[in-house]
Amino acid sequence: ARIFAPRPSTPPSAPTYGPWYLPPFVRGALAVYRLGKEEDGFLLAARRDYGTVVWVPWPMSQHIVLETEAIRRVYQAPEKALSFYPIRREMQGSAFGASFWNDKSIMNGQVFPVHARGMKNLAPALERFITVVRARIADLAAQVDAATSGAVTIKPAEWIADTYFEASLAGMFGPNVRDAKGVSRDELWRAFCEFDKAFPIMASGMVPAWLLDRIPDVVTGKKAQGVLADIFEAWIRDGFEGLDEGVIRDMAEIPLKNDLGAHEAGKLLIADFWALQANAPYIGIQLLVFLLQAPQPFRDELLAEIDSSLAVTEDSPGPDLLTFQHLSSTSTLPLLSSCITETLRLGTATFSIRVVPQPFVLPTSAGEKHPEVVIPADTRLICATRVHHLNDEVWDRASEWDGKRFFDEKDKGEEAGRRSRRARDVYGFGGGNSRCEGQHFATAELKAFTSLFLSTFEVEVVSPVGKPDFDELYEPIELAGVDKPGFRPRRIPERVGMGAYQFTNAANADFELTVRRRTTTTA
Ligand code: HEM
Repeated sequence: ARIFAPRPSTPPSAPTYGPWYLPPFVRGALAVYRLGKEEDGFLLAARRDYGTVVWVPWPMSQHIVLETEAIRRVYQAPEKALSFYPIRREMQGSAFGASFWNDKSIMNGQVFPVHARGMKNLAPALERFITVVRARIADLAAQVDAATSGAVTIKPAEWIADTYFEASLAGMFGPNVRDAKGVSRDELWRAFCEFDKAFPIMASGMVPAWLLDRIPDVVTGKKAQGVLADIFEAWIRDGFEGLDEGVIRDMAEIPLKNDLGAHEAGKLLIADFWALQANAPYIGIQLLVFLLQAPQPFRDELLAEIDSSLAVTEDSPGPDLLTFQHLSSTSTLPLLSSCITETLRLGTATFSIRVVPQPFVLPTSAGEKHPEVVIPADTRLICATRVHHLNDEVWDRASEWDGKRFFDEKDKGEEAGRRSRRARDVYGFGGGNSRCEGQHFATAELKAFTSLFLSTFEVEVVSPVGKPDFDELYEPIELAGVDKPGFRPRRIPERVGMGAYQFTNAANADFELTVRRRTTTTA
């Protein structure tokens, strides 16, 4: 029997997406169509139908990893077992246009290590960020004071996004980056938006070069890429006016030292500029969307935490706690930290991509056909973190926003650190060797802005409930401790796996907050 028994033919491989009777490319195209149409629906159905991992044929040609334990294994794998560097280099060429993207000695040898080192010390950058935020808040406060009703209405997509944009630009690039080319704030913002819109298609690697140049959004995005490169080039030639030190200067120096010229240096900076702006403002807005609909006692507790952290009373000013070191730690402002992590859990969808150099074994979940599955060499895989974030077996009431999910409450008789430790299982910043290098700066930005904004103003959502186009503009959300359904502006469907959700233009145009001076203190 042993001699004639069929040998296990190939190692157990991942199932292929789609009905078996369709040719592979149709199955691949079907997956891409469904993913672009409704990301959550596609991913949850794929997990239900295929389990741990599914192979999606061309045009995607990727394995999608869908189960928590398998995602964890991918994130634990070292660079030589599952590589991210080739993808990071590729994106530098396909999305940001650097001509030296495939030069390993520059990219792996200089760009990556210099960047990683530089991102660890962003204290002066955060100081500049806070200066701009304070000025913008003072400006808004003056408008509030001048209003006869004592309140003004703002659109978060304009005022808050703009504040993050301006403040973080000044933070990382210094205050004068636009001056060398005489570019207005609106021109730079437009170039960012046009580039950002084309980014998912350019970076996906799914569309061949000849076709890319026929896609209108890409054509516009590439023009914007040129505009950005010119702005940064002019600023570099001008001697980095306004920026004495920091990771941005260190990055630009690399192409200069390698005789590649200021234009290539300008292109390299687009990567940092884009990463700086593409997520944090949108998480900042979503955080407020959730916070402002959370139960009142919860909001009072949060304000008390913010007040004591800022030491707002005039007679006890306290030490300055608005520093990078203080704010980037997840253990300071623990309730606000928990809210940020919870917003990352429900407000992001990330695809962490890896190249598989050698066959890679992933454990499957109980009940699947094989105990493990082998991802063959020379393929690619992506971790779909969104499915993990929505997994009810991992999170209690996974679809509910619970601001205290990662907050240790001493008097609740729970094991110390049980909740805050779980923050590590949230992959809003990606994971493993591709984890966001800006996560500490982003955390500090979010804490600084939210603390300063909420300690100055009483803020309320102008309720859109009952408007005729409500269902078109908003999607329902659930919040812990709130009986009625909440809402958030509807997200753009095409930004699949790109990190923070961004909202549709129509929703952005509708969504408003009322801002008035704070009259009471909860401290
Ligand atoms: C809340 C805000 C942010 C979110 C949600 C976020 C999310 C992400 C995600 C999901 C990735 C890819 C991870 C992966 O592939 O596994 C990433 C990469 C990156 N992020 Fe962030 N990010 C944020 C803010 C920032 C900021 C403010 C900066 C810059 C100061 C930044 C710099 C970067 C860089 C440089 C990378 C690329 C790292 C690499 O290629 O290895 N991010 N981010």
